[in-house]
Amino acid sequence: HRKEMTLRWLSTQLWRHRVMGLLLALCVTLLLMLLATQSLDPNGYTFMRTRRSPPPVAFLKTHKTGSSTVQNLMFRLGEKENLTFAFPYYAYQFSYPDRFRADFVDELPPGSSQFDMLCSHMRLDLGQLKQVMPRNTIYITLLRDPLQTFESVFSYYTSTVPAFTLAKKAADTANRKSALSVFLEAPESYWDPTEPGNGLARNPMSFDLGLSSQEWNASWPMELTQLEEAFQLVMIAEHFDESLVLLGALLQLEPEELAYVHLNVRAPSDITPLEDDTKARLWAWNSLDVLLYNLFLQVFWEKAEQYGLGRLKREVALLRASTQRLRQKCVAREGVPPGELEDLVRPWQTDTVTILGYKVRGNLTLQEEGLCVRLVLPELQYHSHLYFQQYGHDMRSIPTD
Ligand SMILES: Nc1ncnc2c1ncn2[C@@H]1O[C@H](COP(=O)(O)OS(=O)(=O)O)[C@@H](OP(=O)(O)O)[C@H]1O
Repeated sequence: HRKEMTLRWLSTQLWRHRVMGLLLALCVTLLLMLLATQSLDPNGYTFMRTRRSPPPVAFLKTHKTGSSTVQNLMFRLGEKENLTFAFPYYAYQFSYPDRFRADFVDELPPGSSQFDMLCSHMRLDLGQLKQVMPRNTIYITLLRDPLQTFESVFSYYTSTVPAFTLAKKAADTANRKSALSVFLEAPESYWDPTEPGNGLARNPMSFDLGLSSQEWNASWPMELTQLEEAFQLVMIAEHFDESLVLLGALLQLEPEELAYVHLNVRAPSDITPLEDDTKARLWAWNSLDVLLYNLFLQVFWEKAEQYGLGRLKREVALLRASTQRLRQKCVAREGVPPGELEDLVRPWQTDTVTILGYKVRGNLTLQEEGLCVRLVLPELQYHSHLYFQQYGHDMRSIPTD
């Protein structure tokens, strides 16, 4: 009887060993599979990739709001996930400042059944945009404090927006006055509302969102409601990290995928400090943008509250930590003037402002370098790289006739 007991005990032990062995083998296989997925990741992200591809996204890229920073994030995500981009047929904007039309988009590349991502400058037409993007697309955009936005738009586009150019000429003869303050003293006298190039000269964010941006009209409330319904998220530049956390939740992204550096930053000497009277004038001239911003700021905080303010705060901390890690790994120097940057990472300049960039560290592995260069890659360079990757030929330039 004792012998029988010992045998039974022994066989239970053996059986246990066999199960343990099997479990161990299973664990090792799973671990190897995970490692394989990680080393296949072209950008060297180190988190586990167990989720499906993100849903299609249309990011309405507004002017001078921090939108190149968000676009860069989208570009990195799209490239990593091998998504199909809806690119403009010509160059890198959808025939701006014309109102968007579905036929401004280049064709679907062979092998793709739908566009997954769109994030180039346009003047919005929701109906047309919906013809291009799949039904389950997530619509997002970004707004910034209207006074800061206008000041940035003015200085960047002084030579391209006719109303600003006229004011600059007047300022050149007026002693020691900034072009912006000369413009704001009598904006109507420089501004021809029938000139299409003047779209950004008043309420630039409303203009980009496709609203009638020249004056309040009866269709505004309805148009605003449509925008509020269409956009799952309107990010706010003043709460950029909170905005990214909400974006990450919509697209099911990891904090590592939300890490960023500020792109398209002006040299501090090009920023016109805003005195109180300038602020009041800016406010009056861009009152529709003020209204738009205030509405979506309120919507933003409602969304944040629904998400949970405590949870948001915790996740902002995680995002900042991962951003900090990536910056430390990648960036040798920030705020670098264009003359000291290689062509690849030099941001586009205009003749009235200096746009600063980043120097990437030198002691990186090839894989890390790929990740780091993409992090600081300016809009035009990244756009042409992705365009070439998708179509196998260079971006077309805009016909000159
Ligand atoms: N993360 C973040 N948060 C807040 N602000 C940011 C961010 N990233 C960039 N910026 C500032 O945004 C301005 C550039 O905006 P855009 O990239 O939209 O410009 S563009 O229209 O694409 O040329 C530019 O503003 P100015 O420096 O005032 O011109 C950038 O400094």
